[in-house]
Amino acid sequence: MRMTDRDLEGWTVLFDLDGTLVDSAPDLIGTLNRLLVEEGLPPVEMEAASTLIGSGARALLVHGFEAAGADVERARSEALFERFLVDYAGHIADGSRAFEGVVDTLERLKARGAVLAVATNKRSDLSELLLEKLRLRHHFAAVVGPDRVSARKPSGAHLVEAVRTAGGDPARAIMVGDAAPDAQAARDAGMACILTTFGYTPVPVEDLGGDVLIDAFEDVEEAIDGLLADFYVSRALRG
Ligand SMILES: O=C(O)COP(=O)(O)O
Ligand SMILES: [Mg+2]
Repeated sequence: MRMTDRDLEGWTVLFDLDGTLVDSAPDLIGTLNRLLVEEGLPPVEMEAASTLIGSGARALLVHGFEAAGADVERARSEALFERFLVDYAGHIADGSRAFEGVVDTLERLKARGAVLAVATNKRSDLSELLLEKLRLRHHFAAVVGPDRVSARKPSGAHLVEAVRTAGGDPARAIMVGDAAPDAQAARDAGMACILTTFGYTPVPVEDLGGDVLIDAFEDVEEAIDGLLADFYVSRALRG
């Protein structure tokens, strides 16, 4: 039985947070829209604005404000960014939920011996808070935001350092994400990359160069099995 095989022993699976583990757009865009309205600007539409998620809160804020017609200086104001962080922390799990199948899939991967970690461009304290509120924190050996690495995604350093923080080997790690920073970081780090088709990206996910696309979170396990089969076959061929 695979559940007791522990055939993923020695492997680390890294997960992006927003758009991969958690559908967090309702609260991120909720905060953005509260600030826009407070500033006398029109709110942005959820579906379109969610494609701005994936490069961190500041990028979302700046691009969201610019999309609503704010000038660059206003959009980049430090005071506005502080207000964003405070508002978001107070509403971080109002409407955000884990995607369907997340808990069961993480449990199965751990039962097979994999070490799990989060590599996200959301600040580490906010990532920990969100995962705690959704009762997901205990699944991960490490939660690594941009403030805990030498360079954030799309740099491969984010993924390599996240794997090391989790106690794993970067040569035996797989990235699961939803957007360009995830795919680029995986390429940069020399890791295989699985991409969700239900996350947030302004570019069609098919064009991001992921190794496998998945339409449901539970398909992560089958995708990992396929990537590992390729890994061991190519290693055997190399002799
Ligand atoms: O943009 C963010 O705040 C974080 O996004 P990520 O979890 O997809 O890296
Ligand atoms: Mg993401």
